[in-house]
Amino acid sequence: MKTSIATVSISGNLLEKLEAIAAAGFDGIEIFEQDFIAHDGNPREVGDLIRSMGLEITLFQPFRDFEGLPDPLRAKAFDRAERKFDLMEELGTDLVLICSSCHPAALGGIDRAAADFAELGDRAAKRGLRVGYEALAWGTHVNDHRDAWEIVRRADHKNVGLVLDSFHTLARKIDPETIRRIPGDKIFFVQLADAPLIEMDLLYWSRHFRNMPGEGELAVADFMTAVMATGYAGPISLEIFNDQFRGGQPKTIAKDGHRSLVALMDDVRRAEPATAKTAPEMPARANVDGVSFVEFATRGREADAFEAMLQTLGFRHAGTHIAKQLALWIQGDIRIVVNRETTGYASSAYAMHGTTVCDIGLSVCDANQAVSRAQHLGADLFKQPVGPGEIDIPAIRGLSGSVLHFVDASSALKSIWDVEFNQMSNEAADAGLMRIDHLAQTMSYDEMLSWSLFYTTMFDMRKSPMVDVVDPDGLVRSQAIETPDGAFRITLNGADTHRTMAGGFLADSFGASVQHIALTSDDIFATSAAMTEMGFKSLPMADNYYADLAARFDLDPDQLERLKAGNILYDEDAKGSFYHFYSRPYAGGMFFEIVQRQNGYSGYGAPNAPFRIAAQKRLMRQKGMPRM
Ligand SMILES: O=C(O)c1ccc(O)c(O)c1
Ligand SMILES: [Mg+2]
Repeated sequence: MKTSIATVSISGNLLEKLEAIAAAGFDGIEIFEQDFIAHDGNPREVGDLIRSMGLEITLFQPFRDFEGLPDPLRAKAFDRAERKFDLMEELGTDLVLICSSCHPAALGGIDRAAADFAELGDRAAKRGLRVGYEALAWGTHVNDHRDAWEIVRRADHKNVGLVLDSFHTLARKIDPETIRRIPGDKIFFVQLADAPLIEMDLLYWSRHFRNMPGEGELAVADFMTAVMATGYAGPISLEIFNDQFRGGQPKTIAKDGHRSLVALMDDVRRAEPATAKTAPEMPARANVDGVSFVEFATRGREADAFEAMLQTLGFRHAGTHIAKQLALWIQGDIRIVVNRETTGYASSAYAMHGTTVCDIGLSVCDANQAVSRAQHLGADLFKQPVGPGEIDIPAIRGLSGSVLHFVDASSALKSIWDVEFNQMSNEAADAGLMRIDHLAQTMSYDEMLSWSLFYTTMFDMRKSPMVDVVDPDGLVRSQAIETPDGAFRITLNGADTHRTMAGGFLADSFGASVQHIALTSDDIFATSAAMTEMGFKSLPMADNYYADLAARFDLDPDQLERLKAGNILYDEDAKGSFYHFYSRPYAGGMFFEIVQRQNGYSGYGAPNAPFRIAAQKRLMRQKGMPRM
C-alpha cells in the first residue's frame, strides 16, 4: 500500500509541506502545480529534493480545460500539455491529472473527448508519460466518473487512464459500487477526501470543506472498498482542500492525514479481506468499557483545595502511593488520582497548564492490542521510569501532549491499586456517585477534527452531530464521541475566541485539556442532598430558567421546586429525561457535573448549556475573577 498526499492539503511553503509530509510517513506526494509555481527553484532540483526526503512524486496536477475544444484553442491546449510534459520529465514524474473541462468554449461529445485523449496518449507515450482523466463534480460536460471512464475506454490507449476522486463521486451521490465494473489497471490514480454533509454549491464545498477520510460524513470506505475490488494497485492519495488546514500546523495535518489513510485501509481490509491484501494488519479498534481513572496534576494549596472539593462530592481518600506523592480518591467505580509530584510527566503538565487532568486511564479488553493499534496509527508510546514495586502500564501520548493509559483485566494491571497504593481504611459515607458519565475536553475549534479522528480511529466510538453552544461572548461548537453502549463518552468543545468560557479556560491552561468531568448518580436528588450535607455548593441557576422549564415541560410543581432547590437542570429527548447540576469552578476553571440519565436519554443537556455558562460567568464576575 503506497500512501500519498497532494501538497495542496498542507499549509506552508513547499519545503515546509514536504518536511511535514515526509515526517508523517507518506510514501509520495501529488505536486499541486500552484505549489511548484510559487516555489523559487528549478524543477530538477525540486524533484531531487523530494526524492532525497524519501518521497516519490506520484502525480502532477491539475491540467485544466483540455478536452473538447475547437481549433485554434485545441491546438493551444496540446501545446500547453507538451510544456507540462517537459516539466514532468524534469521533476521526475510520469503521471498527470487532467480534470474535466470547465472552459466556456468546450464542446460536448464523448467521442470528441475520446479522440483528444487518444492523441494526447500518443504524445505522452513518446516520452514514457501517462495521462489520467478525472471528472470534476462541476465539469461542464463531464461531471460523473462513469462518463470519464467511457471517454477513457473509447480513447483505448495504454497511456490514458482514469483518475477517481471520492469527493467528486460521493458529493454527487453517485453509487460507488459502479466503480467495480472498471478494470483496475485502467484506474491510474485514486484521490480521497471526505466532507461534512452541507447543502451548497459543489465547487465551493469541494474547495473549502473537504477533510480527511473519517472526519466527514461521506461513504469513503465504501468508495475505497469498491476501488480495491477492481484490483487497483496504485497509490492511495489524499487531496484535501480545506480552509482550516490551509492555516493549520503542517505537521499535525499531515499526521492526521496519514492516520486517516491507515485507519481507512484497515476498514477496507476488514470489509473485504480478499481485495485489500496490501493494507497492513493491525488490531481492530479497541472496545473501551469505561474510564478506569482520571489523574490530576496539582500542587500545594490548589491541591489541598481540590481534595477538599472531592470530599464535598463524597469521595473518600482510599490510598496513598507506595513511593510517589499520589493520593487515590474513590467513590463507586470512580477513581481520581491526585498527583503532587514535582518531577516527571505530571509535574511538567502542571508547569504547563496549572492544575489539570494529566492522564486518563481507559479500561479496555486488551491493553497491549490497544497500544499496538495506536502505534500503527502513528501515536507515540509513553514511558516513565518504573520504580521498585510499580507496574508498567501500557500508555500512549494522545494529542497536545496528553497521556492515555490502557488498563485491562489481565492479572498485573487489575491489581495496580492494591499493589502500588497503601490502602487507607476510612469508611466515609458517599454521595451515591457511581461512575464517570463523560469527560468534556476543551480545545480550539481548529483542533476538533484532529481529536475526533484520534478517538474514532483508535476506539470503537462514533461521533454525534455537532451542536452550537451559545456563550454570552461567543459560540462554542460541541461534539460528542461515544462507544456504541455509552460506556465511554467524551465531548469535544471547540472555542474560537478566548472570551467564551471555554476559550478563557483554553487560554489560561495553555492548550487543550479536560475542562469538566460528569459523574453519574442513580438518584440525583439524594446525591444533591448528601453533597449539600458534606458542604458542597452547587452552581446557582437563575429563576428565569425554572420558569422556562415549567413552560416547556410537564413537570409537577413539586418536582420543579426540588429542581430549583438543588440548582438541578432538566432536559428530555425522544427516549428519556436528563437531570444535571454543576459544581462551582475550581482551580484553573475546571468543574464537575453530576448527571442522571433516565430511560435511555442519550444527549448531554445541550439546550441547558447557555444558561449554565451564563451562571458560571455571573459567579466569576461576583468573585471579581478576571475573564471567563
Ligand atoms: O477544485 C479543483 O479545481 C480540483 C482540481 C484538481 C482535482 O483533482 C480536484 O479534485 C479538484
Ligand atoms: Mg481530485
